[in-house]
Amino acid sequence: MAALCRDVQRPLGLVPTMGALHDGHLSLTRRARADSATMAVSIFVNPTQFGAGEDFNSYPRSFERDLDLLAEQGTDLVFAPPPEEVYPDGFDTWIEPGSVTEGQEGEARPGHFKGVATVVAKLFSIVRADRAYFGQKDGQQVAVIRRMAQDLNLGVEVVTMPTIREADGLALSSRNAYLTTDQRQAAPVIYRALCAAQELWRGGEQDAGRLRAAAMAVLQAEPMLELDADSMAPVERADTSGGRRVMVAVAAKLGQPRLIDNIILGDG
Ligand SMILES: Nc1ncnc2c1ncn2[C@@H]1O[C@H](COP(=O)(O)OP(=O)(O)OP(=O)(O)O)[C@@H](O)[C@H]1O
Ligand SMILES: CC(C)(CO)[C@@H](O)C(=O)[O-]
Ligand code: BAL
Repeated sequence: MAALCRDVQRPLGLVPTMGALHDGHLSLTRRARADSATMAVSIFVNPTQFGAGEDFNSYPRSFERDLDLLAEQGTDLVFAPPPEEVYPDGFDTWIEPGSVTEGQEGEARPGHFKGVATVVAKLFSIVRADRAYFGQKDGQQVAVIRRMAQDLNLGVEVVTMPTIREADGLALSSRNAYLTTDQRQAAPVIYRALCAAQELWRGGEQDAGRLRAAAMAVLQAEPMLELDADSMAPVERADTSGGRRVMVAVAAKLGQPRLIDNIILGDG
């Protein structure tokens, strides 16, 4: 693979995925296809980003269907390595992201972003990507990867794409497949909560506590939802131009599945 990717037409755009592809993934491949001379997609359910007791074994897998979808998208390269190729015997080097992992997923899933950062860095260098495409749905993940690419001079441009949603607002996610009919009906409450915060923001409210309370009120009205301690996290981040972005992020369990979503309120 490495030798192959040295000789391909550039730029090479990579879309890293864990498979079970849906329209959210395909929005990334479409953009990568349009931007790149060579478009590569990785499919790898990365064991090191799953904690003990998480859903690594039951994670949805639909490899043959994924390959058909990727062929329709005009994908040039599909990289789907077995785990022992990514983590051979003796593998012992890790990337440990810093303060960007505080709170949210980083807190709820200890070690998760160490696994994500390590595998993404490996994918970048195996595939020799010029650009890589990620979804805003995994908002903290994008922040981790951007920071890593910058801090480690990886030479890969990280492109973030908007969250693709169902008609009722639920963010597409492979884990939505776990939802029962009742849970699926309840799930759009997460997006409604984010919209409540956004509406307040558009009306001029900038206080994080009040934005959080508005969204929490919507979430708490849905009894099927189990909120994490850190379920509703307004996160302020300096952007690279020194400005300020506010992202409101929700993480909540609906039965077994843990769903995440977020909305960018705009530049403050
Ligand atoms: N609804 C979506 N809109 C845009 N991008 C998405 C969406 N869902 C996933 N992605 C992006 O696709 C890439 C691969 O994600 P992944 O394979 O984990 O899918 P997923 O649906 O997010 O799965 P999971 O249920 O594990 O969260 C990531 O960059 C992710 O942010
Ligand atoms: C970026 C990623 C492919 C790394 O395993 C995964 O975390 C995902 O699918 O979002
Ligand atoms: N989409 C993020 C990957 C994970 O939940 O492990």
